[in-house]
Order: sequence, then structure tokens, then C-alpha cells
Amino acid sequence: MKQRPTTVDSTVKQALDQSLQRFASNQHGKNASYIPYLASVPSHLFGISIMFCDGTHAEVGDTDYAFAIESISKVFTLAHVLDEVGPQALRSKIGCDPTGEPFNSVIALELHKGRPLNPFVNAGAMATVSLLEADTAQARWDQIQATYNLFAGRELTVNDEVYQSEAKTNQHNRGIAWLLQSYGYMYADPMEVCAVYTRQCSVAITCHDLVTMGATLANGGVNPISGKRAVRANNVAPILSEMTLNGLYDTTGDWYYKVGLPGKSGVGGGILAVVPGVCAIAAFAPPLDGAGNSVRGQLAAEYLSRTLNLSLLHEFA
Ligand SMILES: NC(=O)CC[C@H](N)C(=O)O
Repeated sequence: MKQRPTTVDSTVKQALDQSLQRFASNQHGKNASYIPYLASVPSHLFGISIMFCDGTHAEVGDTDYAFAIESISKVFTLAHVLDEVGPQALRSKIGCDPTGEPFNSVIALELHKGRPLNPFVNAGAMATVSLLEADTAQARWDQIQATYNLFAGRELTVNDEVYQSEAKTNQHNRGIAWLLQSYGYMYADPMEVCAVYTRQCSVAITCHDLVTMGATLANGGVNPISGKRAVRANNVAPILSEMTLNGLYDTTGDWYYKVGLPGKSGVGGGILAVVPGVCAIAAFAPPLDGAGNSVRGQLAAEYLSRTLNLSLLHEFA
């Protein structure tokens, strides 16, 4: 069986260079346009990063460009809420099963009498935000931001342009928030929760931030650069389970089949893959496939998983 790297070496660097070269000219997919800001992000941008649990990292392409975290934020809010309420409460109040429907589906909610099924569809993500124990929206936000900062190892900020763009166009999410309330799965004021959720999606991150956040999960919840704990060790497995089952929406199965790793994507073009105990891969490329996942990001992750033998299931020759 081919060796799996545990630190950045020449093989890792070469694989990164190769993945950029191979897929940089791929023009498939389209930027998200239902959030006006996202349509205006240059489509050619492409960055790929890898970080090992020893903190070594390598990056190629546009890894310093700040993009909107979008749905990848759901992973880190989940981390905080798991630390507060524990995996049993999370599983019984939200769940860990695929809906089989798009991330913003109302039909999925209706089919399951309002139970969101998992924290990575918009309904489940808002229910997760509502589970957080806080008296005010500001307190709710402060806790979320503090957790994200621990994962990233620096102070992340909200891109106000993204927030305004999303807040003006998030009527569908507001509808979902009210539906959750009507079915008894919203545990705080629905509009306040929807606003906090919209804010968390508007946090600006670079590929470097994202890979650090992922490497923190790979490293059992401790940021490999800062040495600080961001989430309890025993909550990492529940997070990775959710990523395995639901990380790429209704095409998570296709992703797992090809990449063999827990992952998470966002409509801002970011994508993250975690190799527990080893490393994380992050990529950023705005054009998305029909399900909302970065096209080039998926290709880069698949290529790296195969070339570096990172998959949890496959044994590549
Ligand atoms: N898939 C995503 O990245 C969706 C996030 C986006 N803010 C939304 O609520 O629709």
C-alpha cells in the first residue's frame, strides 16, 4: 500500500502543483447567483491548501483571497453547539440523516413534519443556531464568532457587503425559519436566528483559514498552529459523521464515492476535506455544480485524495 504523508514533503508539494495545473482551465459550473454578491466574484480564482496535524502546510493559487464561508460555517457553529448541548440532544433535536433534497428545501421539512434531519441543510443550521444558549442576538453571535476564531487561529470578520446582499434576499430562509417554529423545531426567536445564521454565512475566510479550521478537526479539535482547543475531543466524531453523511448536500454520496473523506462545501466556492489524524485539504473556486458544490474544488480534493492516498476507504495503486 502506498505511503500516506504525515507532513509537507516534496510529494505533497508536487501533488498540489499538479492539481492546480490540471484543473485551473476547467470552466464547468457557475457562480451562485441567488445571492447577488456571489455572482460578482471572479470565476477564475482558484486556490488549494493542505495542512497536516504537525502544522506544516502548503498552498498554491489564490489562497489569500477572502471569500464568503457560506454553508461551511455550519460545521463550526455545530461544533460550538455540540460543546454546549452534547451529541445526544443534537441528534434527537436535529439529526444526522440526509434529506435527499437540496439544502434549502421546504419539501424536505414538510415531509418530515418539520424535523430538519441534519445540521447542514439550511433548516438544520438555523435550528442549530437556535439551540445555542444566549439571551440576545449579540450574545449568540459573539459565541459563534469566538468559536470560528479559535478554529482559524485569528480574528475573522464579517464581509458586510456579503451580509447586506444576503440579508436583502433571504426571504426563503426566513420562510424556513417560520416553518421550523410552527413545527416546534425552532428554539429561539425565528427572525433573530435567521439574521445570526445569515451573518455566520457572511464571514470572510481565505483558503488558508479554511485549511487551518479543517486541520483543527483533523487534529482532534486542537488548532495545530496555535495549540488552542476549539472543540471538545469527543465532539469531533459527531461533526465528522455529519460531514460524511451530509457535507455536500444531495450529492454527498457521489463525493464520498470519489474522495472517501468527510467534506463540507459552501456556495461561496469553498470546500473542505478532513483526513482524521492526518491533515485537511481546502480549496476555493467559485463556479458550482447543480447541487451547490465547487466544481474545481471537488476535482482538486479527489486528485489529492487519490495521489496522496488520503481516502479512508480506498487503497489506490
Ligand atoms: N449552501 C450554502 O452555502 C448556502 C448558504 C447560504 N447562505 C444560504 O443560506 O442559502
